[in-house]
Amino acid sequence: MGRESATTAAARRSIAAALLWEMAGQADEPLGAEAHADALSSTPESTPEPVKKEPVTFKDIGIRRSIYRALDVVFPAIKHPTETQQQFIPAILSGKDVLLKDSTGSGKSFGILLALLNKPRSEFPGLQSTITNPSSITSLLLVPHRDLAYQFMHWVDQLTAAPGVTSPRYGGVVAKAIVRDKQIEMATRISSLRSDPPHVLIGTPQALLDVHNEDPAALQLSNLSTVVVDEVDYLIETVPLKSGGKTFYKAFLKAKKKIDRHPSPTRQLLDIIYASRKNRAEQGLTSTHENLPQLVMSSATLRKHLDLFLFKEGRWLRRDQLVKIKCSDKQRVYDIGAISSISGDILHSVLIVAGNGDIKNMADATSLPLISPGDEPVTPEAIFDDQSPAIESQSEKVVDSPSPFNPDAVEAIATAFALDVPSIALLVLPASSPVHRAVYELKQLGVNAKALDLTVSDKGRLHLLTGGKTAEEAPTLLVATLASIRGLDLPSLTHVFILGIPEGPKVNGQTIDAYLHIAGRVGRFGKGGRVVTVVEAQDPDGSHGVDDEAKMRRIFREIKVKPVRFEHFD
Ligand SMILES: Nc1ncnc2c1ncn2[C@@H]1O[C@H](COP(=O)(O)OP(=O)(O)OP(=O)(O)O)[C@@H](O)[C@H]1O
Repeated sequence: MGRESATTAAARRSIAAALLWEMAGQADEPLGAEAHADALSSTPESTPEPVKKEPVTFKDIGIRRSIYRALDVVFPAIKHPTETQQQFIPAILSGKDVLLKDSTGSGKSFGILLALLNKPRSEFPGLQSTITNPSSITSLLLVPHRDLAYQFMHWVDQLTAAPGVTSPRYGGVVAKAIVRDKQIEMATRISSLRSDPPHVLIGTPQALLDVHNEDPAALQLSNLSTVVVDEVDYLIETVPLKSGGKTFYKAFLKAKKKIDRHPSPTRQLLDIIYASRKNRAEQGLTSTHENLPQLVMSSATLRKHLDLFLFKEGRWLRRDQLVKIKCSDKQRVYDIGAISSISGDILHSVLIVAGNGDIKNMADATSLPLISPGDEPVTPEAIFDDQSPAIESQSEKVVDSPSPFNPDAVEAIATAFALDVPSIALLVLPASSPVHRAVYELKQLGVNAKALDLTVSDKGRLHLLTGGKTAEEAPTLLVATLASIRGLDLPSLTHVFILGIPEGPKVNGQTIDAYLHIAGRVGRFGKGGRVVTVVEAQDPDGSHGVDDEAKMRRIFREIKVKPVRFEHFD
């Protein structure tokens, strides 16, 4: 059989995209029988053998030329939309509300940004208007912490500065980040938003709420065309609904009351933006002609209780305009034609420290050959030379107080780091642990430890976000808590260490989700990675017995992972 003509191939591609779209139940206008017939009539009459499916392109899913050209130039590895991007990008572009769940590193955040940049700067909320208004804020993107805001800004800067590409016509500033920052006066932030409002405003909910409380007009909430809540299960706190006895129900009510009394800044902002919809819903009225922005919510982990809350209480989403996307098959192959990339292999290990200085693997972990899971070692640049002196002096201050960390566990991490990490690793501490104290103690053990802070150094930020490979510095251990690493994409990371059961001491849905988010900092887009959790041994007599090893086994069972031995230890 001869080769397909270019026109037929293009027709086939758009049919594939349209069918995919329709299959997901998301088409504005379903591809009707007539359209199917037309589409089929443009394919060859007789096809003796199945024709290889052409990969879907960014153009097929509605991304503008200037943006996919910029992608080619600055992100040459990003050739085709991932499976999940193929579904949610057209949904966002068509103005639907979207509830998106897919595994860590599947391209949710990046794809959302492409969709927001793709939108015209519209004068009228909710409409795909072509009339641009350079002084309108089109989209509001809520993120859980400032480092994620900077990561988005970094992507925007790269895409809009792509050499040889005409940037899309936004008619003004493309994006701005608003985070809480003592260095920048509120008045300065507000005047910057008023004088040069961005097409996409990225911010942490509390910082945005601060601005709103000071000057409600500055955020142009009534002008927005899209609102995105990234890491939604972190930003909107809900209480698990679990069948249980009376005691559980009482605890549930108490926790719920507490959250309702002090709603998170995200809930407050959404209540302000969608007040009219919520009011109507509470009166049992349907909303027909409202000019409210579409709402997109996304995370790698969305539990049932959040889902219920969003519809029963939140009421910000439009049920009849909602596209739910859920692709959670972790080892899925992204079918991107000639290049198939498999989500990377992560090795999960647990080290158990005993009071006598013993460090051993968890029982029944599988043995693997001694190889580091990273690519070829990346030598980190001297990336933090301009680290702020304030941070160093904070580390000095901490010595006076007693350490909250188990010294054997800190030593186990330092040893594992020294033996296995070629360039950059991340240590995630339990919530509200003093990061600078951990940095100080690790430094005492000879580890080149730094508090993770993408705001400290331009050079460091650039290096971490691009995975640069130059110059020399000893391998670096970045230290953080879960609150500041959700959603971060640090391409040069090969190892993640976790101190203690994440969000412990109990193992519940929150613990499992926390483990998934932490582990998901490695193994992104076909890269390997290693996750090592360090826990304490049970008391020898078992009297004080919280068996963290058993808890880790339960987490692995839930996420269907087989732990492997960390071969440097017994
Ligand atoms: N279509 C694509 N092809 C190849 N790489 C991609 C594609 N889309 C995004 N990436 C890259 O994949 C990495 C992960 O993307 P991103 O941070 O958007 O994932 P995520 O699903 O939001 O992860 P998390 O749940 O951890 O926040 C980034 O380095 C990004 O540049």
